[in-house]
Amino acid sequence: MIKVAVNGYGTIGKRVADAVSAQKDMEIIGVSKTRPSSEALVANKRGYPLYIADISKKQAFEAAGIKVAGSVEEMIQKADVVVDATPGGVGEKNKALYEKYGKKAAWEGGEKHELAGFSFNSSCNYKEAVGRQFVRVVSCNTTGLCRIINEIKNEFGVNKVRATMVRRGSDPGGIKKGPVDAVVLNPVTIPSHHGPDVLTVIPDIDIVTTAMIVPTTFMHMHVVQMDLKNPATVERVLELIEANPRIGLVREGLGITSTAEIKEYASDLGRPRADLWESCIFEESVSVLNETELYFFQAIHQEADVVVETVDAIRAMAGEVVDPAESIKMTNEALGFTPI
Ligand SMILES: NC(=O)C1=CN([C@@H]2O[C@H](COP(=O)(O)OP(=O)(O)OC[C@H]3O[C@@H](n4cnc5c(N)ncnc54)[C@H](OP(=O)(O)O)[C@@H]3O)[C@@H](O)[C@H]2O)C=CC1
Ligand SMILES: O=C(OP(=O)(O)O)[C@H](O)COP(=O)(O)O
Repeated sequence: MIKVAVNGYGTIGKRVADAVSAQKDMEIIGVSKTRPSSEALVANKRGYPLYIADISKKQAFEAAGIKVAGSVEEMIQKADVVVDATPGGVGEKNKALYEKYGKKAAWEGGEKHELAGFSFNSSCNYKEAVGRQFVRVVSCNTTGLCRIINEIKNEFGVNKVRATMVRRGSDPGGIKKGPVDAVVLNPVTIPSHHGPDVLTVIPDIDIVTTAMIVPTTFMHMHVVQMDLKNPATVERVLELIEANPRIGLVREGLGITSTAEIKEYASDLGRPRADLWESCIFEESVSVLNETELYFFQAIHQEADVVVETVDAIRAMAGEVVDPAESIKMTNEALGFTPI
C-alpha cells in the first residue's frame, strides 16, 4: 500500500483524500489544516488522522471538538508520498520539509513548474514521472487542454492551438473572491499562463491562450480552435473523445448548453460532490471546417479534473505501475467513474 499524506485539506485536498482512500493500492495516513473548521471536522468523521501546521493551536481544534493527531512534520515522516494541496505559493515553502525527510511530493498547479522540475498529465507523460521524487500536476484548465490536445495530436497532428478560457470567479464555497459584476481580463496581457503551461507537458506545439474571469462558480468554459496537420472528420473526433477515459461528451439532445446544467446532471447522476473528473466537450460544438480546422467548446470542473490526475501522479511516483493506461483504469474503476 502506498502511504499518502495530503498536506492542505481544502477544495482539492479533500477530494484527493477521498479519491486516494478509494484506491486498492493506496491509503491515507493523514491530512492537514491550519485552523479549526467544518472541513477539519469532516476529516475526523471520515477517519483521516488530522495533523496541524502549528501544533500550538491544538487546543483551539480540541475546543471545537476536532481531534488532532499531531504536527504536519510528524505526518510527513509517516508518508511515502505527500500531496501538497496548500494554496498556490504556500507549497513552495514546504519543499524543504519533503527534502529533509527524503519524501516524494506532488504539488498542484498553483505552484510553478520549476518547483518540481516536472509537470504532469496522466495521458501525456505518465511514464516520465515513474519513480520521480517531485512532480507538479498542472492546473485545472491546463489539464483540460492537455487531455484533448494530446488525443488530437496523436491522431491528426496539430499545427497550432488557439484557446480562450472563460474562468469561474470563485469556487462555490468561496466567499472572498469575485468578480460580482464584471468580465475581468485575467490576464489583460496575451498569452495567459495556460499556453506556456501546456508546453511544460507537451513541449512541441504552437499554442496561444487568452483568459478572463466571470461571475460564476460552477466550471470554466474553453473555446478551442486547432489547426490540424491532416484532415479530420467530426465523426472521427467524436470517436476519439468517446474512447478517452478522461474526456466526456455532453451529448446532443440532452438539452445541456451551460455549465449549470452539466453540474445539475452530475448531481442527478449521484456523483460525489457533483464532481466532473472528466473534461466535458459539447458534442454539438465539435466542428471541422476546411478539413483541418477543428473547433469545440469544453467545460472544465476546476475542483475535480486534477483529482484523478493527482492519484495517477502518486502511483507513477511510487513506481510500481509503469503503464499509464493501467493507472488511469485503476483510478477510474476505484471511483466508479466512466465519463458522461
Ligand atoms: N480550487 C481550484 O479550482 C483548483 C486549485 N488548484 C490548485 O490546488 C492547490 C490548492 O488549491 P485549493 O484546494 O483551491 O485551496 P484551498 O484554499 O481550498 O485549500 C488549501 C488548504 O491548505 C491548507 N493550508 C494552508 N496553509 C497550510 C500550511 N502551511 N500547511 C498545511 N495546510 C495548509 C488550508 O487549511 P486551512 O483552511 O485550515 O487554512 C486549506 O485547507 C493550489 O495550488 C491551487 O492553485 C488546481 C486546480 C483547481
Ligand atoms: O487552476 C485553476 O485555474 P487556472 O488553470 O486558470 O490557473 C483553478 O481554477 C484555480 O484557480 P484560482 O487561482 O482562481 O483559484
